[in-house]
Amino acid sequence: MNKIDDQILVIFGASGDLTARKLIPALYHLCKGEYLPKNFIVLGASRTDMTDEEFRNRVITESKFFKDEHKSDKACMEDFASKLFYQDLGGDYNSSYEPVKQRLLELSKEHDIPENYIFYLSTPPSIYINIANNLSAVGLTDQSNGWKRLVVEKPFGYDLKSAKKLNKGLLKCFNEHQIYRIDHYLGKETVQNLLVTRFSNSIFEPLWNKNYISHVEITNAESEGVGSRGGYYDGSGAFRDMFQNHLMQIVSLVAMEPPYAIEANAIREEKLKVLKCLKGWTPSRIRRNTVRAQYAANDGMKGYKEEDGVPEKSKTETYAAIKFYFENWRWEKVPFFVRTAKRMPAKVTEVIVHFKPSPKNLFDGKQENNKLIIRIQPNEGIMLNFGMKLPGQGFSVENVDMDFNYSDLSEDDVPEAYERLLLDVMQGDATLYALGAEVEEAWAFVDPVLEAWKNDKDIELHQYKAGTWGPKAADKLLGKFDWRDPTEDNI
Ligand SMILES: NC(=O)C1=CN([C@@H]2O[C@H](COP(=O)(O)OP(=O)(O)OC[C@H]3O[C@@H](n4cnc5c(N)ncnc54)[C@H](OP(=O)(O)O)[C@@H]3O)[C@@H](O)[C@H]2O)C=CC1
Ligand SMILES: O=C1O[C@H](COP(=O)(O)O)[C@@H](O)[C@H](O)[C@H]1O
Repeated sequence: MNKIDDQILVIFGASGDLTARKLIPALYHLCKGEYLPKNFIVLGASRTDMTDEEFRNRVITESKFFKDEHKSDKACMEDFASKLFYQDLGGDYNSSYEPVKQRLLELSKEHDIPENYIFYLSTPPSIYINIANNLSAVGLTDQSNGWKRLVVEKPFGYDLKSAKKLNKGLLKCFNEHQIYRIDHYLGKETVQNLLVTRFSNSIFEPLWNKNYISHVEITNAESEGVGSRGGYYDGSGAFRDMFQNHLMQIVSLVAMEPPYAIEANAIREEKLKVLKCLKGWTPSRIRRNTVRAQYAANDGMKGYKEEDGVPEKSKTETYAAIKFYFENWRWEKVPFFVRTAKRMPAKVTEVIVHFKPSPKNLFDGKQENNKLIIRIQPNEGIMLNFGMKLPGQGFSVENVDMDFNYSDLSEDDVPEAYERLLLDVMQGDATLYALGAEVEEAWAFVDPVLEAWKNDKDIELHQYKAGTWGPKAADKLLGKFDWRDPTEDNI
C-alpha cells in the first residue's frame, strides 16, 4: 500500500444516517486495521448543535453498529474516538465557512497535519453546489498548502440536465481530478474482480465478444421493500436509484475494452467509451424493451403504496427490467438484459455471461449453453457451467458447475465497499470513482426511458406480488431466453 499523507476528512451532513451507518464504521475498520495515516482527523460538520463529545457519543456510543460488534475492543475504540471532532455550521449550510476554516487550521496545527483536506458531501444533493461555493469563498479549495479533494455521494443528479448543472457547479470550485463521485458498487470486491477475471485470464478475453457470447444477463434483487425510505424512493424509483448508477457501472465493466493500465484515467476512459456505444432509443424500442412494475401486498408484506411516505396513487416503479444493445465491434447484436427490484425472493446481485452453443450438437439431448456466473453478492464468487459426459453407455451430457467462492481466497473478511473507497480517496486514487462525463453519459441513456415511462400511455406500470421474481411481462422481454433463478444454487 502507498504511504498515505496525513490529512483531515471533513464530513458535511455528519449528523445523518450515512455517516453513522456507513462512514464511521468503515473508518473504524480502517483505524483498527492500521490503514489510517499517523495523523488523521475526522471533522464532522452539520447544522445540529453538538460538541465533539456529543458527536462521538452519537456515532459511537449510541451506534447500533458499535453496540453489536465492537464492545470488546476498548483500546481501539478509544484511539478511534480521539480522532473525531465536530464543527457546528450554525443555522444553515449557507453561512460563511470561516469558522470551519479556522477550526481546520487549528486542528492542522495542533495535530501536525498539512492542509490536506477531503470534503465529503453527505447531505441532501440539493445543497452540494452551495457547499462547494462556500468552501471556495473562504479559500478552502486552495491547494497551495496541501491538496483538497471533494467526495460527492449519489444521487449525482436527477436527470441529464441536473447532472450537467451539478458537474458545472462543482467544476467552478474544484478540478475534475479533485472530484470523487462515489458509487459504492465499485467498492465491492467482486465488482473489482470483474476487471481481474476479464483481463488476467487469457481463457476468457478471447471469447468475450459477439462471436461467442449469446447474451448477458444482470440481476440485482433485494428482498427488502423501501422500508423507512419511502419519501426519498418515491421521487426516484428503481431505474434512477439502482440502474443509472450502480448497474450502469457494472455493465460498463463487463462491456468495456481492455484499459492500457489499471489506473484511474485508463479505466474510466474505457468505461466512458463503451457507454458512448450504447444504442439509442426510439419510442417503440422503449415500449418493446423496457418493463416497469410495482410490488403489491403479499404474504404479510405491504404493497409499495402502503409503505410509509409513499403516496396512495404513486406510479413509481420498484422493479425495472431492460433489454439494450451496444453498437460496436465487440457487442454488435448481443442483447444485454438487466433487472433490478425491491421485494424479490432474495437479496442477490449477479452477472451471467451466456455463451453461444457449439456449432453442432453431436450428443444426445438438448445442448445447454455454457454460462459464466459472477456472483457479486452475497457469497461472492464465480461459477462456470459446462457440459460433461454422464458415466456409462452412450453420450449423454449433463451440465455441471465448477465454482469458486471468494471467501476461500483469504481468511480476511471481504472489506465493506466504503472502506475501500475511503482508503482510495485518502490515497488520491480515483480508479473506483466515476468521471463526470460517465455519469452524464449514463443519464443520457436513462433519460428517454424515464421520460417515456412518465408520458407514454401505452407503457403499463405492472404489478408483482411482493416476494416474487417480478411481472410476466419481464419474462417476455427475454424472448427465447429465460431469467436465471439465482436461488437455484448457492455458489
Ligand atoms: N443513507 C444511505 O444509506 C445512503 C445515502 N446516500 C446519500 O448520502 C447523502 C446523505 O444521506 P443520509 O445521511 O441518509 O441523509 P440524511 O437525510 O440523514 O441527511 C444528512 C444530514 O444532512 C442534513 N440535512 C438534511 N436535510 C437537509 C436540508 N434540507 N438542508 C440542509 N441540510 C440538511 C442533516 O444534518 P443537519 O440538520 O445537522 O445539518 C442530516 O443529518 C444523500 O445524498 C444520500 O442520497 C447514498 C447511498 C446510501
Ligand atoms: O444505493 C442504493 O443501494 C442499496 C443497495 O445496496 P447494496 O450494497 O445493499 O446492494 C439500495 O437498497 C438503495 O435503495 C440504493 O439507494
